[in-house]
Amino acid sequence: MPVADALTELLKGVTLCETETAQLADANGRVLAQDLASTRTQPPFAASAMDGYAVRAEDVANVPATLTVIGEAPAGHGFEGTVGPGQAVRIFTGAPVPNGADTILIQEDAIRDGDKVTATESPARGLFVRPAGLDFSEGQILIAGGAKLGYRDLALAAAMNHAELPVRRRPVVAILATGDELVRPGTEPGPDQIIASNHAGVAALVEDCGGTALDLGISPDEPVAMAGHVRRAIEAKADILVTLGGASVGDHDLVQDVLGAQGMNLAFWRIAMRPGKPLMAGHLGPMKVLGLPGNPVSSLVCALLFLKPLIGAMLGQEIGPGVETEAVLASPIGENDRRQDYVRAELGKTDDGRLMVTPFAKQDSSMLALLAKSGALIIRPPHAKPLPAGATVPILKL
Ligand SMILES: Nc1nc2c(c(=O)[nH]1)N[C@H]1C(S)=C(S)[C@@H](COP(=O)(O)OP(=O)(O)OC[C@H]3O[C@@H](n4cnc5c(N)ncnc54)[C@H](O)[C@@H]3O)O[C@H]1N2
Ligand code: MOO
Repeated sequence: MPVADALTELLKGVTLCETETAQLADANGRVLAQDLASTRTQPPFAASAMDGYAVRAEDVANVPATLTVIGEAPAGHGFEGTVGPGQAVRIFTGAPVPNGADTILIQEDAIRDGDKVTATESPARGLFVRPAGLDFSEGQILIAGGAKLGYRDLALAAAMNHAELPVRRRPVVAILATGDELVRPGTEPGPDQIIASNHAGVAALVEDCGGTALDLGISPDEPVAMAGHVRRAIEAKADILVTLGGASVGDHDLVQDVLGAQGMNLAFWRIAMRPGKPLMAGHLGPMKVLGLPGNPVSSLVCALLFLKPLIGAMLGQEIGPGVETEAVLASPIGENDRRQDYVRAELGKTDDGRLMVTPFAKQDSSMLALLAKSGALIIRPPHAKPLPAGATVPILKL
């Protein structure tokens, strides 16, 4: 099954997470559940953009021109009266421009003497006046539903006077590592054991995508124990169960059998992708199941390509794995077989500033250090022809 078809299959029947309310202070990184309209106009009044004097443009058309200062308007305290011919109001940035005035004379271009001010420059009409609604107007939709809220959105939402926001519940992603050889980080492994690494990476990706990671620990390669771990995911009402390892064809690769016995409907198993051939997907009741291959690079690349869009879909977002673009090959690359290949590569720039990729000579799917060093994955479609240095290739930036 091609990668694109597998993704389409995985996203079938996804249910959106419900809407809940988040306080502004807790909304960073959350996904907005519906379009957000402003409850007010900003600025709500014509405001001064500078410290100086509110004047009538015609009064300072010919300079020097001396005006009478009839009052003061600091921010938060408008001047109640009207600026008439030959008059000015001392004004500060953010204050409402008083009636009658249409222009701000900045204080650098004015000489003050008691209640008189003399303009030494002639500002154009409307200069340094921010008209009401310059930024936005009441009722205007400023943030679209499905947006992942960042610092700029939160400032804007605050300016719109929303103290709380409708956001999607974070999907809960239960993560279960499998394998007798695995121990948790920080533990002394036995003679034939290694440290379980995939969990840490997948959990971080889940959090980055706006989900909540639920650690189900490590199951031994033993069906009864593994079934118990799976039941914990069901009891926790996880939206997604991610299993790590045990997805291939070995005698101790039990994940699919255990999930099948629990009633999982299999969507697909094995895809035309490298790394990630034994990827498995299905659903167990309402819970989506994604079986990631155990090899660490396979786990993480599959999580990026499949888990990220799946979490996005539950949050109402149509998102891909990341930034897909093109780069120039720094060294030749060989012919590809029938699996779509995601080649780990260093990312740099050519002398003329174009993106450039250098594929690593070793591509073993156990090599986490190389993945961490990679700036991009070169995407090699099935049966792609060999390419010389200088050719352009599609890449996924990491
Ligand atoms: N005869 C065949 N053997 C294999 C095939 C195949 O088609 N025929 N596929 C290979 C490919 S490709 C992959 S990828 C792996 C994936 O197999 P599993 O998903 O069953 O993974 P495991 O066997 O459990 O583990 C593989 C490897 O990764 C290490 N591992 C597992 N989990 C973790 C973890 N949480 N953290 C760190 N490392 C982990 C494990 O110790 C193994 O070294 O199968 C090939 N075999
Ligand atoms: O697909 Mo496996 O992930 O090649 O190592």
